[in-house]
Amino acid sequence: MNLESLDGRLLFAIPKKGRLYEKCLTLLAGADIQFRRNNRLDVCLVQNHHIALVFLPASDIPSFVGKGNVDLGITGHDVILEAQMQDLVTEELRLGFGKCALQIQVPEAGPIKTVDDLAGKRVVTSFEVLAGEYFKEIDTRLGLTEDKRTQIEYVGGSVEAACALGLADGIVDLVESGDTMRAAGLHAIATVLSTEAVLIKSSVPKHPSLTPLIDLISSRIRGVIAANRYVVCQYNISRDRLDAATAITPGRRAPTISPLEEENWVAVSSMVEKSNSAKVMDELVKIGAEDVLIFNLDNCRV
Ligand SMILES: Nc1ncnc2c1ncn2[C@@H]1O[C@H](COP(=O)(O)OP(=O)(O)OP(=O)(O)O)[C@@H](O)[C@H]1O
Ligand SMILES: O=P(O)(O)OC[C@H]1O[C@H](OP(=O)(O)OP(=O)(O)O)[C@H](O)[C@@H]1O
Repeated sequence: MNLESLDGRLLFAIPKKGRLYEKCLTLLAGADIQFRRNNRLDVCLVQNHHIALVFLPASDIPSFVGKGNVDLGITGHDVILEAQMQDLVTEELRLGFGKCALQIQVPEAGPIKTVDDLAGKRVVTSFEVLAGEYFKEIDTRLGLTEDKRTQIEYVGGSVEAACALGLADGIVDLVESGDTMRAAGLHAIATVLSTEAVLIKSSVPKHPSLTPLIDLISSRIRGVIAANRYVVCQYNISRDRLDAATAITPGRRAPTISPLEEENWVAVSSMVEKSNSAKVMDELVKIGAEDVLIFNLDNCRV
């Protein structure tokens, strides 16, 4: 591949490794974005669209998109704020994965119990901007003078080891299951923010002619996300209980209701959240619904 072959292509940044990588590949496959990635190359051409994928560290993607070096990207909401790119990038879509929280953590057995106890001490983190802003507010509230302010120190990884190594009194790091935190003998005393993966585009697009393709890709990805999130629930119910039934399954816009050959009975079909589907089925059965079926969606446009 030579660089000329990138001419005019929409550049789409994808995390090159880490927590978001596999999920992004699944999303691209669901949106029928076809490519073959050579392991040594961080840029690859999409075979069935005028797009090139650019594999970058998740934390670099906000500034690449914000500065218009690439047109579209997937990364964490947390790293957009950390890169201070929230005004230059637009969050087009929440993707429902990469969910975790940036939390203040201290040794479980130690004397520090609250964020106020930690203020003025040493904090190690990979999120020095967000941690800095957070503690600036606390320091100000507590009236700590310049020389007594919380010391924020940056490390690139293995943040959770900092307290045990005697480098920090507390850390600011991402927590999902809490396994890493607990294994390091730490516990959370406050949450700075909650985050998930997002699809982003530049707030001021450098190549306006690419806007229709950006919209097409966004719409396909939105469909894949919705297909993962929703199932179709179908059941039969007598007409006199229809109001109660449609209150349970109102659908995204409205449920589809079709008459059955049997008098006074209708079939209802409606999208329901997958995470809520067992409860919805229980409630439908309780009000007299019969033949309650749940179907997975392969893909959809909503
Ligand atoms: N445990 C987790 N659960 C869910 N999402 C996470 C988790 N850890 C990180 N993320 C999300 O994935 C993004 C990338 O984090 P990840 O740890 O994969 O970084 P990375 O690119 O592998 O860099 P490095 O390994 O050098 O820290 C984070 O900014 C966050 O949005
Ligand atoms: O609460 P948990 O489910 O244990 O997840 C939290 C861990 O996940 C992230 O690191 P990751 O494992 O991606 O590797 P990294 O430390 O190399 O970034 C994060 O930095 C935490 O260390």
